[in-house]
Amino acid sequence: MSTERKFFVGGNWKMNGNKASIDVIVNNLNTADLSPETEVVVSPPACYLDYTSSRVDKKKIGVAAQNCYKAEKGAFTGDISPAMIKDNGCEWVILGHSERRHVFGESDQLIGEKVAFALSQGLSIIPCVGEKLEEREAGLTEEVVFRQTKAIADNVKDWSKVVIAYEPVWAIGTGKVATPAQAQEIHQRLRTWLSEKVNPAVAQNVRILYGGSVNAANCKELGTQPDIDGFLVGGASLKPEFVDIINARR
Ligand SMILES: O=C[C@H](O)COP(=O)(O)O
Repeated sequence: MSTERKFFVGGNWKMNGNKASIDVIVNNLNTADLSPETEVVVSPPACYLDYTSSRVDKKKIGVAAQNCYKAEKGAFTGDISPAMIKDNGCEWVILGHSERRHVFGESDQLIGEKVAFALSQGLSIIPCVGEKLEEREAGLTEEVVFRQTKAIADNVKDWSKVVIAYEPVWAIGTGKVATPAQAQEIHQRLRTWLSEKVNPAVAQNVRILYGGSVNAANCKELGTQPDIDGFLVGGASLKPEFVDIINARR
């Protein structure tokens, strides 16, 4: 049952904000009445990891990088390592977000390698999967989601450090949220896939987040679905309504 899995809400700020706007968001979160039943993580741009992690109330809020590379250090211009993320006081990294896949061309294989390396370096990870509109319309949703998940799962040994995000690409930043039934259907099938291809205990315990146009108005109904264990929120995580999303199950 979903009640055994702690509700998890991540705020992916993407390439938005500056120190002044981060001050506003962080002050709001630090002083808000956040449900202790929800694990909260915010994800600022890489250049603000230290700024954010040194300001959030660490008792209530974790911090995630939005990406990292699969090497400890070296000639990888523009990238950051898991060690750098940890050195900035952060415990999490989002990997394989659809914008990494489809804007920057990251492959399943690269994302799998990043998954393995980030976990080996002690980070917890939020790997993302999700189909594009044309894939859904062609009836390929499950094939795409399972293929992406396999590339991730093949590289995970310790599932306690993994929170999966299902984000249909057609729902990201579009205002076109998946219906609770649409999201639940894929979450349930993904959990069944995990049960069959990994093992039933992992399927039972791993949290599967929904992402794509989640806001204060739609989060409660989505959050009641048995296989939706929280959200990965983009646009609304920059606004005060992020608190309502954190408290969706209250
Ligand atoms: O990581 C977050 C997702 O891409 C969702 O973004 P959105 O809430 O702006 O649609």
